Amino acid sequence: MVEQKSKSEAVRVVVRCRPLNSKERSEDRSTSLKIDQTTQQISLPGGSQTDASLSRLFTFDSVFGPECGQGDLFHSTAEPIVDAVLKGFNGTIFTYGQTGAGKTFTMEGDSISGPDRGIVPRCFEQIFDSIMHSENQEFLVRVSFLELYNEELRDLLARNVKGKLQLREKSSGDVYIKGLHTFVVNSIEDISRVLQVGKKSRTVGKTLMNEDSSRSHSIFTLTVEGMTPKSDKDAGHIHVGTLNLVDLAGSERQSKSGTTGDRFKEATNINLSLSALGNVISALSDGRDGHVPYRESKLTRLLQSSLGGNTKTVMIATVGPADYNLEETLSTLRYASRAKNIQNKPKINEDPKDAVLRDYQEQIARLKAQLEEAKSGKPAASILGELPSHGVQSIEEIVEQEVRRRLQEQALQQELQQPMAAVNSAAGPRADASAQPGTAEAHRTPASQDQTESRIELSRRLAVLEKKLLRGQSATPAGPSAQPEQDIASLESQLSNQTYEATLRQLEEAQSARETEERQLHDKVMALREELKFKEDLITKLVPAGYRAKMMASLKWDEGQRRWVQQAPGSCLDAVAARRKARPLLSGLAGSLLQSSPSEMNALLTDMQPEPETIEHHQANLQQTQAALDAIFRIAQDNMSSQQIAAHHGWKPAAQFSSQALQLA
Ligand SMILES: Nc1ncnc2c1ncn2[C@@H]1O[C@H](COP(=O)(O)OP(=O)(O)OP(=O)(O)O)[C@@H](O)[C@H]1O
Repeated sequence: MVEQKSKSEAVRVVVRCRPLNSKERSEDRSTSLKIDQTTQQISLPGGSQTDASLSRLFTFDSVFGPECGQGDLFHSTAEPIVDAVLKGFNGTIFTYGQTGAGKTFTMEGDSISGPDRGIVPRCFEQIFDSIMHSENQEFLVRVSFLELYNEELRDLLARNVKGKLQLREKSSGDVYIKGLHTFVVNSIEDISRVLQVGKKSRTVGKTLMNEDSSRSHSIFTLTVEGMTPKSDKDAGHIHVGTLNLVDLAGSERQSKSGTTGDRFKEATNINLSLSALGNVISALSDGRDGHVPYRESKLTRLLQSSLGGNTKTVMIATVGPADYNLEETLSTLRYASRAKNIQNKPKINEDPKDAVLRDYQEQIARLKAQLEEAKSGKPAASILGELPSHGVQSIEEIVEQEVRRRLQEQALQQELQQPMAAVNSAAGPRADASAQPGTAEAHRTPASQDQTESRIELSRRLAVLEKKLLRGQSATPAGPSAQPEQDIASLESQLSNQTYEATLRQLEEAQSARETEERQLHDKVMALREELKFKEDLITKLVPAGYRAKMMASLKWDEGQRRWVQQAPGSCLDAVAARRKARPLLSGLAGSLLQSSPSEMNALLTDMQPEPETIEHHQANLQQTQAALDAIFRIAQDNMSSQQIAAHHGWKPAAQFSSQALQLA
């Protein structure tokens, strides 16, 4: 990668105050927050004008009041960042604020296309608009979407959203997420669809402060690779800009948001990660080159390059206007005010080694050359090699596999039909006009059919790859595959439409089968847990503690036999491991006890006394307890509690035979 000289620039911090919402209006909430757009200041009542630490007057890069529209906010905050990303800088736009203060409204807006659309859809528009109006440049746009929920990373575009992803670090120190899906998009419609799919999977929930509260932090990432073509003066360069659109979950007071259960756990995790973010901001803003605690949480790891790194960053702090939230507003403003002091060193990422665009272009050049060869009648043996994988997936690739499979099927069918055609032609001229002597069809040999198929396959691949690359309006149209032969083009589109729908159907079916499987597994786990709990209750209530400990100490797990064996006298087991592993045996013991009368129980306990005689004797004991284990399963299925069973047998709990058991010690 070409090293750029980079100068420091501060993180831009703006504040947006939303209007009073309908609930606040109906409760007649007052507001004393003052916003001055000429001085970019915001003030809260109270505080001290002389003591800066108690001041309630804050100055930011910009402040926006309740009347500020989504468009104005976008032009002033996000537009410059998107411009920079198109030139190869990294950019991050993130919202921070109390729950219900308007973070999601600011990022996404109320709709994807209306006047209240937020920063995210407007960024899409700006990116594709700029690409279309660029001159002689080629672009490749990829997206990913993830959420950080309860300190777990989830891929919002994966089939199994609940699968946990791992953070990894490159040797350069850059953080990345292993296995995160990335999709190539080539229109606003494409990218909006991806956003909608991801949004459906994002974790939201109702709290007293917000009907639709985001319970996770989310990051929508666009990677824009652009290529300036070679010229007499320039060798041509690839620049790669990454735009992170971050919607943080809201800071909240649990007493106010009324969270309990899952919501409470979420709130605790949200507040922990936001406080870790606060610690990073504090460490960076005090200007000293001390330790920055990025590793305190996954959120701070993810935002590492955006805060104190090589990214152009804007933070949008959102606040509510009502006085009953003044304390939270004050805390948001203090948090945001500290972030103003963070210095980043943005630089253009030029010619990185892992640019996908360069690879695509090399493939396109190779395919074009192969297509030329195929046209000139040379055998196209090399064309069916696999496309290199970049870890980038797209629906086109799924379609591509399907198209290839169908082409192979068609070729096979044609091959099977050939002997019949040969018989027909030997019998005389065919009625089918397309196969009249002298027509191309009649002269088509298996070899020329192969070549036609190769050409179709090459053209199709070329079209798939070229479709991924975007060009400005004034750029020259692509080579041969941009004007494919008519028959190939129509076959292509016909196959693509059919296979696209078929593939989608298959994906949906697979997804639903998987969900059923997951549900069944979950039910099974729950049933097993119940059973285990039942057995544990039995053991605790019926088997004396002293006896349990004694048994555990004298048994050993044999991995080869996969069962418990009486260990030779004198050897000793690790007490903790033994306790864990002895559970199945103790369950069996409890089962035996349940099946026996009190006198039989005592006999059984005596029998199982770990005396140093024959190992066979103890193995017989184990078999006996194993049989009893089966019995306990039956009892568990009948859903009887341990007390019910004891009552059924007329027993008193463990105390009755504890004296016998303790003799074993
Ligand atoms: N500037 C605004 N103008 C009009 N309505 C707004 C504005 N900001 C927020 N709202 C409305 O307020 C409500 C709460 O906003 P939003 O969901 O964006 O809050 P949030 O900060 O993302 O909350 P959480 O952290 O709980 O997810 C929504 O109904 C939203 O439409």
